[in-house]
Amino acid sequence: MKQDLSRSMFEEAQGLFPGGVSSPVRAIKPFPFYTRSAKGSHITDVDGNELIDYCLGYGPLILGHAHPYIMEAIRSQLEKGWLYGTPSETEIQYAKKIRMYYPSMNVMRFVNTGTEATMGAIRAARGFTGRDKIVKIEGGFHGAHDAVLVKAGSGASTIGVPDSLGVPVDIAKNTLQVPYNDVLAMEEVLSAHKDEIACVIMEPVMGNMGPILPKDGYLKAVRNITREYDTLLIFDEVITGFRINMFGAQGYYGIDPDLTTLGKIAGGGLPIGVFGGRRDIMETVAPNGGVYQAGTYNGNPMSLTAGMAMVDFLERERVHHKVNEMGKAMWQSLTDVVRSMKLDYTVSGISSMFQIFFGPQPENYTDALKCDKAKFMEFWRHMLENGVFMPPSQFETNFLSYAHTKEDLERTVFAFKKSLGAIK
Ligand SMILES: Cc1ncc(COP(=O)(O)O)c(C=O)c1O
Ligand SMILES: N[C@H](C=O)CCC(=O)O
Repeated sequence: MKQDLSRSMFEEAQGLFPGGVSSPVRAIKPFPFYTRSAKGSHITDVDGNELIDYCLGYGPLILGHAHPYIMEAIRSQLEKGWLYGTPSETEIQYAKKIRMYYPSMNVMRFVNTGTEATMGAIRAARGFTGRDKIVKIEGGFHGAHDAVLVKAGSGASTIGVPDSLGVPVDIAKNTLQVPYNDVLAMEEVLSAHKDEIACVIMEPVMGNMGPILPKDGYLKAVRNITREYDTLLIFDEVITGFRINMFGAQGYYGIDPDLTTLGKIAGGGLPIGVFGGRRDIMETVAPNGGVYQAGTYNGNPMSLTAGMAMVDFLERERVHHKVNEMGKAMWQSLTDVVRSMKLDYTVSGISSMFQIFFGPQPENYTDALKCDKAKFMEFWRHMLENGVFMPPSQFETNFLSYAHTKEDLERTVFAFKKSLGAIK
């Protein structure tokens, strides 16, 4: 695969950006490919290589790249201006739509990223309860802010800094950690710190260490325990919201969190974050209450319009029906390959999300860390050589889109078999 232009661009970028990139997970070794354009399920690099894309901008593009319906919505909004600094009617329309699918988000605020959404939700939880400590799940990723950069998954684990430097000890000490899928550990931490814990924040389905699913009854138990200890439950649905289905993981598993965060798909591929929940908690957010949260670009008309167009299209075309069927087919085919080759690897998946683990099915972060990450990267390189772009880390999830075709899937399964064969 010819990559001369990408290689030289990365060399130049070294002098301009830390590690040559704008977000650490992109710093693929020895160099990442540079994208020239993307359309549908395919992404084309500056050297002219066309790849089937399962990264999809790390999840937002459930309709694929440059979908005409979203493009038209963005175009028509551009004509009307792209930043107002005032409220807009779209804000009201979109909030009502979101609340229809996420009734737990009774009152919400539009921000610009998932990071801002989880930061706002945690601050609201602390303001409401008057407590400082929070509990997060080991290997969970909730964006790049101080309170959650402790045992963080995603890029933080990929590059080996799950506990970021620069986070004051006094802040990190307020973030307690428990393993995913462990009810007892959750009960223990909440009882040991009774009346001290503002909230538990979790990805209901872990998406930032590959998809790892909740065991039967786990989420329900967490809901019950958090209620018992008067601790708020925040579901971070930045990945799973509008991805698993229209109703997110909370709808899928039938759990009512106190606060929810959305992002990614909710912005139609433009930057967005949303946090919201119980009215009494959200009443603490300024200007009604003393929890300050603000932003020049909050509720910006471009992201709201793109997001609302996305939700309209998902609803109208019953997109989840198709992508989730494809997800099932993909999971089945990849699992068949692994079994037919008698390999002790696992393909994990839910809806249109999937990942291969070079080891047994992980239940939590400790298990995920035991999988062979070096082998994963070797496999990843072979997939790229065979025309398939997956997110470049064991601690990420592959996403399918409405634009992926049967032919894409067949080519991917073929590449998968070839790549596993090459690294055996
Ligand atoms: C579950 C989850 N929460 C929060 C975030 C942060 O979102 P953003 O990258 O938009 O800041 C991410 C991804 O980065 C995520 O996967
Ligand atoms: N896993 C992250 C988002 O879900 C990846 C995005 C990034 O770190 O750039």
